[in-house]
Amino acid sequence: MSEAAVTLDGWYSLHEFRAINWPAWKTLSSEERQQVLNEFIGMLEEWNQTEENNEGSHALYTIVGQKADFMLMLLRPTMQQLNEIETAFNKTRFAEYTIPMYSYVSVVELSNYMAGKDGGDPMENPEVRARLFPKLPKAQHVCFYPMDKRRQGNDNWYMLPMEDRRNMMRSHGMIGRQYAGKVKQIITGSVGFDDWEWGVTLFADDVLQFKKLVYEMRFDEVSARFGEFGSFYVGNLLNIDGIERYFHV
Ligand code: VOV
Repeated sequence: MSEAAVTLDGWYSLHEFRAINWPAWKTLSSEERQQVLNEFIGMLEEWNQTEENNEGSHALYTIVGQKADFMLMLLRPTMQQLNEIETAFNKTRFAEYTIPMYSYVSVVELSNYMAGKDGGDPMENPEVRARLFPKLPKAQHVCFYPMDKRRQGNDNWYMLPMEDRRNMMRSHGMIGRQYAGKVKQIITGSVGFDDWEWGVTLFADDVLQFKKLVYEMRFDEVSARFGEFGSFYVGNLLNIDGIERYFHV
């Protein structure tokens, strides 16, 4: 048996993709629409407070294309809390005008491929903590996709010795580092939680950097030989200030 990677796990994560039921939305009077939006905005303001208290984080993006109209990414310390806010959202009047399109359950994950050898408790390291319990950036754009590492014939990631995997992950990390300041990645592990092994969530102010980074990684061995990918979702930041304009009909 090859040596399993050891993971550090942080906040639990829910990516929630919804479409808007525009025909139903249009049947409301403008006063009713305002009330419904105010309720949603109130919920977002509560979540902002949670974020200020470092007890979780969230992001709201509109999604381009037919896969969904918006994505909520929610991070919370426990799976119970994640489920509670999901249910609270579902009970709002606003949710009645949305249609669930896709969801993804995972946990923020760091693997030990690049772990330092200082021997200290990584959970006491502020840099590690900032990555495991991140404040999601308010970047202009988001890109989300789930992925697996292949398990076929000679291309079975899980049968490779640790040293080989570590070398490939080093090369992966070197490419990623060239995008420092342009793309921020949050890798969430979903083995045992959802249909793929990881969720990849990328944030950037320049949307084209997603294409450049993902394309460059396609030529790197770990993605070229072992990467299998699900559907891609790309979108634009939706601030509280932009909500009324977005939902105006
Ligand atoms: C934005 C840049 C960027 C950077 C700097 C970066 C660096 C790193 C490092 C140093 C490490 C290993 C240690 C750790 O931190 O866990 C990882 C880990 C991982 N990555 Fe990564 N990655 C990036 C970006 C980045 C992208 C764009 C993708 C999608 C791949 C693609 O082809 O579409 C990805 C995937 C992953 C995954 C699935 C893992 C876990 C793999 C496992 O087997 O455990 N990643 N990643």
